[in-house]
Amino acid sequence: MPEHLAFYISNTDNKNLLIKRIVSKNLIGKSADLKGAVFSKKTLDKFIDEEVRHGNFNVATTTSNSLLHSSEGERKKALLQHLISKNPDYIIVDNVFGNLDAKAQKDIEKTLTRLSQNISIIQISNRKKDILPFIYQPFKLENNSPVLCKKTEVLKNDETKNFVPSLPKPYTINNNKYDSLIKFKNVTVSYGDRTIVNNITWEIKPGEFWQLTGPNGSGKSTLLSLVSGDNPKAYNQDITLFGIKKGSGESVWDIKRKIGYFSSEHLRGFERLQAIEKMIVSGFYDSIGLYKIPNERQIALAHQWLKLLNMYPIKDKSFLSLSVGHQRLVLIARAMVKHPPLLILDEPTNGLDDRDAALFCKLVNKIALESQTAILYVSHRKEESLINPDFIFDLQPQKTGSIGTVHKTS
Ligand SMILES: Nc1ncnc2c1ncn2[C@@H]1O[C@H](COP(=O)(O)OP(=O)(O)OP(=O)(O)O)[C@@H](O)[C@H]1O
Repeated sequence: MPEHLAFYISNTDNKNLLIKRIVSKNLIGKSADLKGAVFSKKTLDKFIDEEVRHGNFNVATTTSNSLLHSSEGERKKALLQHLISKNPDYIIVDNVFGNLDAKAQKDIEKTLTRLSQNISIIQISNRKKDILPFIYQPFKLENNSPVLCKKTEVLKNDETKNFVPSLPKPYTINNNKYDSLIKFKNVTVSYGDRTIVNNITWEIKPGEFWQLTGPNGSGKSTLLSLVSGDNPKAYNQDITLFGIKKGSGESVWDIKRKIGYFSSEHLRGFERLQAIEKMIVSGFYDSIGLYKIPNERQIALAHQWLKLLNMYPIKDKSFLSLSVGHQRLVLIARAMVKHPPLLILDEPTNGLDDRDAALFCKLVNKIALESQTAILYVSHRKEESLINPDFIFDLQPQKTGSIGTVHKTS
């Protein structure tokens, strides 16, 4: 019977080094002849890069779309099947359940359980709940070396001092009083002859907290792209954003300015060596770097945000020196300095460890309770630390495209 291992890691552990050491066999002592496969975001990005640069479509998806044009969940399912088809002797699976809906998680768990009869599974996870049931004794890392981790041990959020002050006030009092931020009336989107979402009617009003749910490929990102201004399919539809009918001459930038957008998938633009304070101040200008001289009030507000995050003493440190979890808190503060009418959070805790996910949710709760900003939260993961949203918009796929249903939660 093959041996299986799990590493329960935190966001401050060096995951790339861990994977390198496993692959080079000097951590778990596998024979050099064994053939391994790595299921990770990095591997997925490499295959997408191959498609885009060289036209090599090596990974088949269930929809026959390229990986580039597939949803996050579709990509992960396709990658796992592809790696398994190469008959590896062992497989390293990193964050295997992130971005997957409940059914896909169950399916992948079943696939890996079946596979575990014949090949070694080495799991890397930063969420304790995700550890595969057939792996009884996970390891954690201490100084980059594996030590046994108690089954009950969960990274606890001990940063009780965080988020004690009230939320900083907006820079300007927003005189634009919208009756409604987003209004979709009978919106239908198709790619080729495939209808993705069908007859969607949905309204988000100021200050509301919404969660958008639905299985992989049901059209959540498609709906978000209609809102954030990037999808040409938004034209010729009955969509009203911030009181202005789509297609009536509004500029995409006008729309974008009113939205704070955070996605765990789109951090690449922020890989500049920028001080934490400057990152937050740049939120006043809708630019990634800081190219303008901020005024005193903007700096004072940025300092209030830094104090709220407990990062004032390290404000001059590079943003890149922060852990992934703390980087996300800074990006939320950056998106929130202007108190935009709408904050979109797309799978925001994906890739965070238990402690950082709890911290992140605590900040989202504070924004939901103390600001007039409406929140649209998209996630497959049920976070225990997150307060209940006011409403859920649930997309359920049908043959003729997904339909949406509104649920009021309280
Ligand atoms: N440009 C495109 N061309 C063709 N099909 C597309 C394109 N973009 C998305 N799709 C398809 O539309 C469907 C909906 O995708 P979308 O990304 O909106 O789903 P999702 O609900 O966000 O999924 P996930 O939870 O997996 O991220 C998917 O089946 C996807 O393959």
